[in-house]
Formats: sequence, C-alpha cells, structure tokens
Amino acid sequence: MVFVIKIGGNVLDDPAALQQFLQDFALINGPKILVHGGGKIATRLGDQLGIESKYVDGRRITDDATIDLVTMVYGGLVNKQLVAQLQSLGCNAIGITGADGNLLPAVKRPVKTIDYGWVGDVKAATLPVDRWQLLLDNGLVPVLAPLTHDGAGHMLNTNADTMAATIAIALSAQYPVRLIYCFEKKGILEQVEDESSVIRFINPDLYAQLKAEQKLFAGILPKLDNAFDAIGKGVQQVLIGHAADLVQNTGTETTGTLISA
Ligand SMILES: Nc1ncnc2c1ncn2[C@@H]1O[C@H](COP(=O)(O)OP(=O)(O)O)[C@@H](O)[C@H]1O
Ligand SMILES: CC(=O)N[C@@H](CCC(=O)OP(=O)(O)O)C(=O)O
Repeated sequence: MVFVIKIGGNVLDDPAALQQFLQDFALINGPKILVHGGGKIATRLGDQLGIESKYVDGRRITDDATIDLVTMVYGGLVNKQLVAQLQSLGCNAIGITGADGNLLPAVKRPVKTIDYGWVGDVKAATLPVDRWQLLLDNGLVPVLAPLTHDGAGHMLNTNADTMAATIAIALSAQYPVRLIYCFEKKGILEQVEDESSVIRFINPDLYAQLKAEQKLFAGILPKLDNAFDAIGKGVQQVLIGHAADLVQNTGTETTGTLISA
C-alpha cells in the first residue's frame, strides 16, 4: 500500500500540531508521499510584503508578484522546513515541486471567464509513474510543494489537494493507494462546529444532500470533489480526517470520513 498524505495550511501553521503530525508521519512503514499546502502562510507573508491575496472558488489568483511569493513560500520556506524536520526524525525526505524531475507535468489554466494567472492544472495520465517508483523504491520520501511548471519556463501555483489526488490516481494503476487528507477537524462534520458529528462514510448522494442543506462550505467542497474524482479514477480509499489521527488512519480501524470504491 502506498500512502499519499496531504497536510493543509492550518496544521502547517500550528507548530505543536505539525510536530506531532510529522512524528506520526515519520513512523509510517512502507512507501509514502507527503503533499503540503501552505495557503495561509503565503497569505500572511504576502500581507507583510504588500501582495494582496485573492481567491475565486478556492483557487488563488496568481499574478506575477504572487507566483514569486508562492514559489518562495511553498517551494522554499515551507518545503525545506518540513524536510529538515522529517530528516531530524529519521525520515529520508526529499523536497520537490512538480517541476523537479518533471514529476508532475501541468498546463497553465486556460482563461475562460476568470483569468487565474500562473495557476497549473495537472492530469494523472501525464505523470511519470516510473520516476516516482525510482524514488519510492529507493526509500526516499517525496515531500511535494504545491507548485508545477508550464514547460515554457514559468512556475505555476497548483492546488495541493488536487496534486495529492492526481498522484494517488496515477499510482493506483500500480499499487493499492490510500489518499489521506489531514486537516484540523475530525472529518466531514454534520455540524461544522461539533467535532463529535463526524460523518463516517460519504457517497455522492449524501454529498449532494449535505451541499443542498448548506452544511458544507469553503475549502471542504474542492476537497470532496478531489476525493470523489480520485475514487472514480481507481484510488481504493480516500480518508478525510484530523492530522492528530494519522496513525489510526493508516491502519484498518480508521476514524474520520471514509470514501471507498
Ligand atoms: N461540514 C464540514 N466539515 C468539516 N469542515 C468543513 C465543513 N464545512 C466547511 N468546512 C471547512 O473546510 C475547511 C477545510 O478546508 P481547507 O481550509 O481548504 O483545508 P486545508 O487547507 O487543510 O486543505 C475547514 O477548516 C472548515 O472550516
Ligand atoms: C492555485 C491555488 O489555489 N493554490 C494554493 C496552493 C496552496 C494550497 O493548496 O494550500 P492549502 O492546502 O493549505 O490550502 C494556494 O495558493 O492557496
């Protein structure tokens, strides 16, 4: 089993929660990949530099100044701090973006009604699975920043949830894969303020119902879209759960919200 694990911005921004998560991640046996976000940190550093953050449908509008900002923040600061922390825990992390080794080819999102700027779209079919296998077979643990490139010399800002789903889909042709989205809540919650209201299993019908009841909003919507896309394209299991529950969620008795084929 390969674990593709995504860690989101709220946990990255909480040093104690992050330290616990990385300790747990380091202990997972077998091949694993960590995909990280960092939107919240980029927004804060952008504010300090006078670069305003604008989002449409959960995707950051990425102009010239913003692509430089996120390349520095995601590809530099966040990625390398994660690698250093994992190395200190005995985990042989190798920090990369989708541009490195052309591991995650992308195209610049075409302008339709909205111009997202330097934002990348990725497709599982273009992923060089054999090159990922080279890393995994040699015991390296890829730590992937949410950046790709356009093949014409530009970096592209790319949603971390979508990158994790895309990698999981591509690898699922070769391995059983569990995709785990770790964030700061116990799972998809029936009532967002009530951590005891975890919905243990979700399918497209329940998703549509919860959406109609307006029980889901903001970042959880694209996360679920990515999760269902992954299941529809061959990933065996997707788990959405708390970063602090990672150990349990890599076992057989999971907690959090499970979506399975
Ligand atoms: N029903 C729900 N259950 C859990 N989270 C929800 C729900 N509805 C909305 N959310 C929001 O979705 C957010 C998670 O999405 P996002 O901020 O994009 O996470 P991350 O940055 O970790 O990927 C939660 O912090 C929460 O505020
Ligand atoms: C295109 C796009 O929106 N990219 C995201 C990439 C970071 C990310 O996904 O971070 P979280 O998972 O922490 O939200 C952004 O810049 O916010």
